[in-house]
Amino acid sequence: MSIKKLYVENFRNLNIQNNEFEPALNFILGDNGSGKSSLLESIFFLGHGKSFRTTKLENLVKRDSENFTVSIKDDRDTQLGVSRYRDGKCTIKVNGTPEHRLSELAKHVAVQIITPETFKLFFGGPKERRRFIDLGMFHVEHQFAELWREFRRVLVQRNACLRTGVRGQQFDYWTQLFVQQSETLATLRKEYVQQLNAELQRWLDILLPELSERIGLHYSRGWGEKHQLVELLADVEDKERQYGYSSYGAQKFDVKFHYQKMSLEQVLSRGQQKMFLMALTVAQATLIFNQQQVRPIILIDDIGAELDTGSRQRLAEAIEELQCQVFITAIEKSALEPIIPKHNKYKMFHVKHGIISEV
Ligand SMILES: Nc1ncnc2c1ncn2[C@@H]1O[C@H](COP(=O)(O)OP(=O)(O)OP(=O)(O)O)[C@@H](O)[C@H]1O
Repeated sequence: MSIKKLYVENFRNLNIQNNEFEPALNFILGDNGSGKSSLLESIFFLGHGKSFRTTKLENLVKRDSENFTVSIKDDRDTQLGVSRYRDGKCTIKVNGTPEHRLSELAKHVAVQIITPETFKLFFGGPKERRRFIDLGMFHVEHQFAELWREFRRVLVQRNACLRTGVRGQQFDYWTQLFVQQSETLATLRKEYVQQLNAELQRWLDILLPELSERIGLHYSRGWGEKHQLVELLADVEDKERQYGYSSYGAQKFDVKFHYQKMSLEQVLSRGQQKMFLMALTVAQATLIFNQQQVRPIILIDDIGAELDTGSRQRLAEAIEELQCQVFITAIEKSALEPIIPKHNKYKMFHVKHGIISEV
């Protein structure tokens, strides 16, 4: 799907009604504080049920308002909407039918974002890398959502046993399930990461050609390759009982990128890191698109930051090949010049005081 119409009410400073977006490429221009990032944030919220900038819901609701609403109509006329209230109440609708889980919305939209801060998060710790990979898994591997939900349930039970000193049959039961499910998830993730890596090389050739051949990936499944998880858990049981949680297993997986055996963030400049993340994001978007379930949406906040003209031209080349809807924000139109397509369609919008209008 691609967003045809977006309706936003009382989300930060935004009030948006009835704009028709382009299925491929949309540019959003505006001064500092006009509402560009908030516009991307509202779309992100619809896809993830949370913000990429804050964990505090009250920050998203417009000052002096009780709730915000974000809804979209896509190119197949599917309507998705969510309203969140200051007291935590949430209403979700898919084609007018109430739903209980925010994850229902995620079945219809696959939203990925790149901001000037993304690489700090991505290279900062495993959390963001895990979140990224599992978003792809969710859309590409159909059993994943169910397997992951079940695994989380088992993990919670096993951790509770570790914390409260439960031993014997009950603990062994949860550990056995935990091991089985960790192994299943690890195999699925490994296959997915291999696919992603192959696709990544293709996009690196376009976006970061001078480095592409030397960039590699290392997947760790959450426990050592040479170990059997069941034996490892038996060895560390006393320690895990002290910690009160499971220290190995599929929840601890990671994906690291390297350049000739050195970690990427130590070798690449900030602009190159951003281009690398663009390549990774579009690689994942391509895998999601190939499933023919949802058309991915890519949000790029503040394109001007850190990218030189050559990088922006290469990005334009990648966008022309992509089967995605893309939203790009910038403060100055000049930052967009190298990206504006010569042949393909696009739309340009201007945001001022939270109101958006087509240029
Ligand atoms: N809960 C809220 N209620 C009302 N206004 C808010 C709320 N939260 C943020 N704002 C305001 O919304 C405006 C839009 O912020 P946003 O971060 O979207 O701007 P931006 O156009 O991306 O700016 P920049 O180019 O500086 O990144 C800001 O002026 C901010 O003060």
